[in-house]
Amino acid sequence: MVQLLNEISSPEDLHNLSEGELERLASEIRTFLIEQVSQTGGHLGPNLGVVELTLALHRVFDSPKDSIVWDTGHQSYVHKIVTGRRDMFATLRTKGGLSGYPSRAESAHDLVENSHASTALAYADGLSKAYALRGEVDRCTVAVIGDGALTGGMAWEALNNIASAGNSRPLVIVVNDNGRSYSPTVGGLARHLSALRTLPAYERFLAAGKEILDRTPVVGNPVYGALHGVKQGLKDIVAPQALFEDLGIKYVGPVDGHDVTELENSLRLAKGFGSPVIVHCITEKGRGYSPAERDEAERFHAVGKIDSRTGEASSDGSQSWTSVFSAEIAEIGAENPDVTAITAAMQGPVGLSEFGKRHPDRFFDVGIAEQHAVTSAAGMAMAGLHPVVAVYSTFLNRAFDQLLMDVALHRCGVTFVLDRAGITGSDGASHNGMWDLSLLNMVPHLRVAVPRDAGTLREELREAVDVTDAPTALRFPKGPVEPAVPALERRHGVDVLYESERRTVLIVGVGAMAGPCVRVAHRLADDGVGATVIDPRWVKPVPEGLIRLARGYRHVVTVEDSGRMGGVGTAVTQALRDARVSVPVDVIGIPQRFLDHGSRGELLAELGLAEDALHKAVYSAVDLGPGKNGGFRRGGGTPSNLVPIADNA
Ligand SMILES: Cc1ncc(C[n+]2csc(CCOP(=O)(O)OP(=O)(O)O)c2C)c(N)n1
Ligand SMILES: CC(=O)[C@@H](O)[C@H](O)COP(=O)(O)O
Ligand SMILES: [Mg+2]
Repeated sequence: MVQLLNEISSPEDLHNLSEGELERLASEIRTFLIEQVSQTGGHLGPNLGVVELTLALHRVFDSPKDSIVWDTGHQSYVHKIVTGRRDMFATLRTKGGLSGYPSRAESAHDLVENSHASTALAYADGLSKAYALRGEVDRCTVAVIGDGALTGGMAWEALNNIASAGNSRPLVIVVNDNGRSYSPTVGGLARHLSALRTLPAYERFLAAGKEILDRTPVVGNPVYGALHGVKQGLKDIVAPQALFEDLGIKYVGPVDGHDVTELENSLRLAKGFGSPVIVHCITEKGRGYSPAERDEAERFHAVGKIDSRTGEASSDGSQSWTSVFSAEIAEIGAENPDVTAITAAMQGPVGLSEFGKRHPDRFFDVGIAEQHAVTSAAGMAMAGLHPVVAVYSTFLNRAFDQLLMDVALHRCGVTFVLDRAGITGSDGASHNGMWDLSLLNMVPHLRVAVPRDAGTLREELREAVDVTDAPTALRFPKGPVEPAVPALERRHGVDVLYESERRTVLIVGVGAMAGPCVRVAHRLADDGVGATVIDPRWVKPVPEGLIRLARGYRHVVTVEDSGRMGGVGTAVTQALRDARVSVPVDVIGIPQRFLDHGSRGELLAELGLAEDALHKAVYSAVDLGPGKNGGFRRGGGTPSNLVPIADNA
């Protein structure tokens, strides 16, 4: 039988399909997703859950005239398939290939590239207000937001405004409720939504609603009135429409999120209102793929390469930074009853599963609510506890003011553990944890450590948890932990990792960059350039030991997997200047720009942070002009083809 999927290259191709053909197409899309994403890795579970919903959306609304905003954007693969990008999926999340999130460069159907959750309703509020102000009353705005993203504060700020800003604008909020973020969604709202899903009355309501809708193909107010009547019965039990309707936003649902006909009827009804309305869809994350359906932990929310038949992940057995943190914080929790652990809906990914299992009463999942997480931690610290807030580096951006004014201003003993710091790569620009050190350097009283390997991660985490009169932070990258980098000695509080007799250049290797810097120093030694490599361990405040050491060198080069502007290099430059140590400093780090997706290794190489490039960069940075202090002339050429001059440094 001809694959319907091969006939779909734009939403228009969906319009003439029958109900049976739509069901067949949905099945083909699921097969396609499983085959493709098992090869590339990606958000398999979320996308398996929105197949019918996406088909219905593109049959009811006229994208891109109508705007469809995907909250977080990780569930937009089906949207990409039906908007002409099916044939690009072999390149999903690879450098130069298909992005794993909406991409304005890829399609006019894509609006929001930011992968940070809970933003869609605010975008939709702005879009719909603009269309109304410009008299474009036939342009509908649709926001698709998950139950997890709906736990984010921004979503409620937007709902508050959507409800109050006048209703003459077509705005459809589709709640994609699969009951999960990674793990089951938490909080009062989640209880509301899940209670409705499991109520016997809900089943009767669904049956009644479906029967009414089926008999009345053209939906409109009379049908809504009937639906509303049925729902009133639910209102007294517990139902989110009370929550939303009391806000002044109409509510349609709950709708079976895997029944295209029912979805279309509900969406057409909602579109017909011409004012803000919520369509509450009940979906299943991982639907149609038994390994995902059986995955009680995360329903295959984000997978690497897997065996498409079994769902088994291929693993090289390497230890990750996250797993080192996970084991150590669980131990610390056993030793220190004041230590609590907080996650924003990412218990597994940030390494708090073990802690949560061993210390359930001191583990808190606050939902996708980083701002709340941070200020709640401040409250815990004020009451004598020591909270550890574990979050991806990029998501702390969202809670900067809470860090600055709720934690640091009060010198609260809160420890922040920032995973996925630096270049993460495959998840695109908004997932790189490249702004953290620039932001953290601005925060008074905050102390920051950047471990270089498993041993220093354990050590610095314990040092951080021992600080009770100021906030502390640690940050480390995604993926396998760097091989152990032993210190020759700890001198004035910093670790000397490599030392040449000739004191030409002091290389400050920050965190995961320390190991590569040692390898570069060996290559520099082979070329006759004297280098010493240190790991400052704590980079904020800039350690006195670093300043003392720098006095003895002709040049300082700082190397960090974080922003050049405002990162460690900037702080070291400033600290040396303040200490009147007049030595030139070159800062090697990530330029302040939004990076296209690619692997961490590819992007580090592209940015000059891989070993070969570092070797060249130190050369071109270190001024070894002829007659001054030996070595190689500045810049130009590669080390091997420069004419060496006796290095008398
Ligand atoms: C501000 C922020 N915090 C955390 C994340 C990590 N994250 C990505 S998807 C996700 C779960 C989203 O759940 P939901 O909105 O219900 O979508 P679903 O995956 O269930 O379709 C989380 C926590 C994020 N993208 N943004
Ligand atoms: C969409 C989102 O924010 C997360 O699902 C993220 O993609 C996971 O990243 P990791 O794969 O690095 O855990
Ligand atoms: Mg969800």
